[in-house]
Amino acid sequence: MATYVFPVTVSPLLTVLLVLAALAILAALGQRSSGMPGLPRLPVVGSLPWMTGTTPPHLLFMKFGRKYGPLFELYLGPHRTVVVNDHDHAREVLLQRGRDFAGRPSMVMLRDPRDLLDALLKGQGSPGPDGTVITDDHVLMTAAEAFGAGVETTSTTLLWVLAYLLHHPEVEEKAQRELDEEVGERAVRAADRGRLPYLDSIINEGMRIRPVSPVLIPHIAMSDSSQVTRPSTPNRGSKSEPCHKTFPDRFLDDQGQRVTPSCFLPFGAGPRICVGESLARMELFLFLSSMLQRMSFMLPGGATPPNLQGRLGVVLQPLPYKVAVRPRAGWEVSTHVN
Ligand code: HEM
Repeated sequence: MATYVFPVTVSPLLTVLLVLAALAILAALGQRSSGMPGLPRLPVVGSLPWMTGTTPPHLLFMKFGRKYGPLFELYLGPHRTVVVNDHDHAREVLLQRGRDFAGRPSMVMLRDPRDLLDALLKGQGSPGPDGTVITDDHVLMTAAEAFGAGVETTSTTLLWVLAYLLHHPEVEEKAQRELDEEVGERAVRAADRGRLPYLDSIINEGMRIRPVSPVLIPHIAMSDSSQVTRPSTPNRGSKSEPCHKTFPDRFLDDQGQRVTPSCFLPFGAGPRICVGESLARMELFLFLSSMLQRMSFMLPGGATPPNLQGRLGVVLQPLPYKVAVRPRAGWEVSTHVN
């Protein structure tokens, strides 16, 4: 039997036209129906083809916000995602309607450490369904894992604060003067926080300028499983309450007393607010105050100030930088016993 072969040559131009036509048809099929402004969408991949490139998500969302407005939608694959890009909407979603958006995506394994520890401690000693027993080691390991996220966030915040102090040596000196006047040579205590508003404002400013989690872990709507997320822009202020002062004075009033603008939500807000907030604030305060009481931080000769762009991994990390550390007068030899 003879076999006939029909050579088909498709020109590159025709290929491009075919691909474009296919994309146009798919885009028309996958049109958004909610009426909310947002990115185009294709079946299966959603809006991902419009989100390629090296720009990290929080900056990308801010860029889209300029085009689509403070509230817009995109599709991460099949998942409808509403991006809340300003403070006033963020407060509505997290606080006023917090319960409506209190779900978490199933792949986010975060649980309240208190519930987790309670469950583990209750089950300790008695064999589980598969015969294994929860030992002290299990409890310790699990607790360490649950608190791991807390360690990374807190230590990274301190690295950011230090990076900013290297850019603003006058802020470091002012914080040290406050420590000398209010605490002196004894060890700083948790109870001193109220007496050190300037130091506290530096910590707040560090969390505002470089939130370690610049895109909020998504919240899932209880009604239709849409997810809601928020880049860090709300910490930059809002139309109703602009954050206009400079490092770190926006957290102080004219008398130097602490103020917290309501546009500042570094730990989120509402039912899903960070459960580690008090612990994190206390750790940051005790670490930074004890360090600045004893040491001065400066740029080593010839070193350039730290890059403040950062790199987004699990958290937004500063790029490695060099810092010189000098003990303050009276702290050269560790003779202080507290
Ligand atoms: C500077 C330090 C920290 C910052 C900036 C921070 C920030 C945040 C933010 C923004 C959220 C999400 C809130 C939301 O979705 O509305 C969160 C959630 C959470 N954080 Fe933190 N956090 C810090 C430290 C800690 C520490 C020390 C712990 C534990 C000891 C912790 C445990 C958690 C947990 C378990 C959640 C999930 C809460 C939930 O899903 O209901 N965080 N944190």
